[in-house]
Amino acid sequence: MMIMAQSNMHIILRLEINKQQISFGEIATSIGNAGGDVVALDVINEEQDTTIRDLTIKVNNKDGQETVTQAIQSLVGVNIKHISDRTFLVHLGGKIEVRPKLSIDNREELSHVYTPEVARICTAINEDPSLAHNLTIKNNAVAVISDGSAVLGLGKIKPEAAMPVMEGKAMLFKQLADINAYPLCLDVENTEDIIQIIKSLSPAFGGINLEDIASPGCFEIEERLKNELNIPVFHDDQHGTAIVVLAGILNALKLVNKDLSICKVIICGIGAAGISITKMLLKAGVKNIIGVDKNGAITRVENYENKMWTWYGENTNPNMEQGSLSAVIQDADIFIGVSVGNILQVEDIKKMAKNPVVFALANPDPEISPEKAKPYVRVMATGRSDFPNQVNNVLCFPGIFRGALDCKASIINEEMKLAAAKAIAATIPEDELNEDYIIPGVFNKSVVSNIKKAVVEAAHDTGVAKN
Ligand SMILES: NC(=O)c1ccc[n+]([C@@H]2O[C@H](COP(=O)([O-])OP(=O)(O)OC[C@H]3O[C@@H](n4cnc5c(N)ncnc54)[C@H](O)[C@@H]3O)[C@@H](O)[C@H]2O)c1
Ligand SMILES: O=C(O)C[C@H](O)C(=O)O
Ligand SMILES: [Mg+2]
Repeated sequence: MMIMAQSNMHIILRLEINKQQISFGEIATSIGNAGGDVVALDVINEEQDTTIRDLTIKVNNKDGQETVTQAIQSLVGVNIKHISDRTFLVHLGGKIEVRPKLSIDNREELSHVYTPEVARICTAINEDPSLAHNLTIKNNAVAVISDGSAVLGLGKIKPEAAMPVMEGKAMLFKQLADINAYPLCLDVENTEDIIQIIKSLSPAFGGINLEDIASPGCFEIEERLKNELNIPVFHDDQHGTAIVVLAGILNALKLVNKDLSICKVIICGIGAAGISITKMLLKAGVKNIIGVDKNGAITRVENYENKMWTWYGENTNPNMEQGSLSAVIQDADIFIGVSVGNILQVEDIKKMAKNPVVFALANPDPEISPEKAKPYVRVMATGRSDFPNQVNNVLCFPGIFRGALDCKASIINEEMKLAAAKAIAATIPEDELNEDYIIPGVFNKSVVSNIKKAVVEAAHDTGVAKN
């Protein structure tokens, strides 16, 4: 099993402390010396000679956890009764729930929401299905659907294992944009089956957010569903990511004073996210984009089985640069990684043009860690919430769906996506931009409302809004 480098893990240790033998101060000092940081302390039980306490300790990674526990184990008078990981604790029982909007306390109330009265609502919707938008949850419901085939940078994992990510997205839909989102992980592999299942589920939803579905299957799935359904279908890893990347790049370039049209851009990982980012950057005016995947740069002279790569070779890399990432990164202004963790070296960054901009967006481990890269880059971003400049599709999906649902848009089109990117970038006033603040934070309340406003406007301008 691969062990992922994690920074800032929190562990909770339950300690039984013999007060005659050791003071709490000595324990805290020992934890500090081992590289841990006690961030919370709960007294569980207090007796004459012993006390039981839960200590929440911040450690840098799994090794840090070992060092801290070993340091405590070596102390006389302390017994570790239990170790838990805060991340596991917050997942106990899942992260979301469904709640009724009204409470039913008597037969009369029951008869309105359920049999027999509910039948009148069913009949009305049967006669006019558009009423489902107002008389059911549909208009404020989004399905977050994955087949588990490209979950974060973990690759193909079991549908059950994809659920924590999808629950997380559902949680954020609700908290940030008050949208009811349902995590649905499908145990199917065949593209056609995935399409048919999603089509069958669609009557219950006002929108479909496809998530962590591997390329190239994701392109056909999204394209078919967009054509065959009349509700917005949005593959978050493609378009959500591309929108946030464009927003971040627009702001980063203001700092380094470069124009998109003269930048050499390397995109590493030509999958769902990489292809969509490329399309968006080409539309925004970038001329020199080079895509790099496992076998090096994508060019128009190669023959690819993946027809998206054929398209890619024909529409990018105007100077036909060939070779590995290390070779083609020479003189690049911008590196955007949407591949896998730890594949970019400091030596590669040193080859980039002056004031390099590096977006290492693979999750959970970026292509290069900010600690390593920062001394050599001007602007650094990752997809993670524990470093500055979080370029992550969470900045986009709540707002873009809020806008699309509010105006009952039939699709989310290119104009709506561009409007969302510009709205995210413009959330930061120019005089506040700096190297560690090129993208607004997830909890900046203006983000969702700015995106929503821009998206609704673009939907009306392009005639796809029904409201
Ligand atoms: N920060 C964000 O908001 C965000 C959004 C989407 C995706 N991502 C991350 O981007 C990565 C890709 O996601 P995706 O949905 O596009 O997946 P995907 O499976 O569609 O594409 C991944 C691509 O990376 C390529 N790749 C693998 N190893 C490589 C290597 N050593 N060098 C170059 N390319 C390599 C694969 O061949 C594939 O083409 C994941 O780590 C994901 O977590 C981040
Ligand atoms: O889930 C995330 O944090 C972002 C993105 O959707 C990803 O797949 O990495
Ligand atoms: Mg994803």
